[in-house]
Amino acid sequence: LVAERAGASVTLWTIDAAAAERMAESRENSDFLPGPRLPETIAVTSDMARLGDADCVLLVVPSQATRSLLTGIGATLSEDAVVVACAKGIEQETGALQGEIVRAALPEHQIGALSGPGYAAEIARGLPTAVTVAASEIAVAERVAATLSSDSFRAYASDDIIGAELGGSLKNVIAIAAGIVEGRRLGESARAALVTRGLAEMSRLGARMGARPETFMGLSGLGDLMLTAMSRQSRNTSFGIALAEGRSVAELTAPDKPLAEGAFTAAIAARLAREHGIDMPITSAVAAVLSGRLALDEAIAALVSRPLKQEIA
Ligand SMILES: NC(=O)c1ccc[n+]([C@@H]2O[C@H](COP(=O)([O-])OP(=O)(O)OC[C@H]3O[C@@H](n4cnc5c(N)ncnc54)[C@H](O)[C@@H]3O)[C@@H](O)[C@H]2O)c1
Ligand SMILES: O=P(O)(O)OC[C@H](O)CO
Repeated sequence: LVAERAGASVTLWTIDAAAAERMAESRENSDFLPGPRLPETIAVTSDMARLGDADCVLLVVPSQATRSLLTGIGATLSEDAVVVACAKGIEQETGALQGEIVRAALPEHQIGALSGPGYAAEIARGLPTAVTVAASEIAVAERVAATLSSDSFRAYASDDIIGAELGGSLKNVIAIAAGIVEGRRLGESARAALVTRGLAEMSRLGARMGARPETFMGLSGLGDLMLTAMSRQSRNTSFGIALAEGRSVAELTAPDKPLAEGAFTAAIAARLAREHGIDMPITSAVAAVLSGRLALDEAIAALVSRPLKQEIA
């Protein structure tokens, strides 16, 4: 819808052939985004060959599914196509960011990442939204930003793809922690403190992994963290609330449940932090709770009793 509003000729591909037929007929994505109408100008298909002449391909599947999606797609795409990773998550098994997964699968293509604050339901309604489009080459980011921008959707270009991707992925883990704070009724003050310290640990890891610290103050960092960790509309925050209310991780990550990317990123983010020698107490606590190594109340107690230190260290 974003690209269509920006004047692009759009093909919506899904792996589910039956869903493609339903959407083509009803002009609604009733399974994943019920309500907004898909204009007739958007072609809907489950045939990957139809993507062959696209000059910009947006990959919008759960982060853990990106690698399997890319198997076989290479032969389909034009070599001139920019491939844009939109999922917000780190691959559990490898620690790869989405852009790295794309680069490994499609080494000849130009690669970008789209990140930043925006709920699909609001964007689809045409409500004003601003995001970051990042690519190693700024000209590529600017090209994709121009392709997607319209009166209601503003894409800012960045050449810090690692920072944009890490911001989008790590904020989901902090949002789970924010949901826990809300679910346990620890108060708004505690949540503000948690989100601020969460941003500090996101930036620390980012800097060590080659991102620019200032990226974390932008749309794909602070912007998305504020949106996600401060509202119940977020699936990650809702996941944390449900966890705090006693629901189990297995239940909340079942395939039929809303996708909470932070639940799949927490453990690998904590591992990356250890490997890079970075202190990420909130992320590590969420990872320990999700794996069952730490009870929720113990995690909260450990976080509030950490040794005192300087705020900016
Ligand atoms: N929904 C939002 O508001 C929003 C906003 C910004 C970013 N994102 C990010 O976009 C990514 C996708 O989220 P979503 O909200 O669209 O999820 P979703 O669960 O609503 O939809 C997932 C889509 O991926 C498809 N899919 C699932 N597994 C697949 C596979 N193995 N191969 C091919 N297709 C597969 C499904 O058919 C579906 O079309 C996530 O990383 C999320 O963080 C979502
Ligand atoms: O509903 P969430 O928690 O997946 O958040 C969606 C987007 O990432 C918000 O920018």
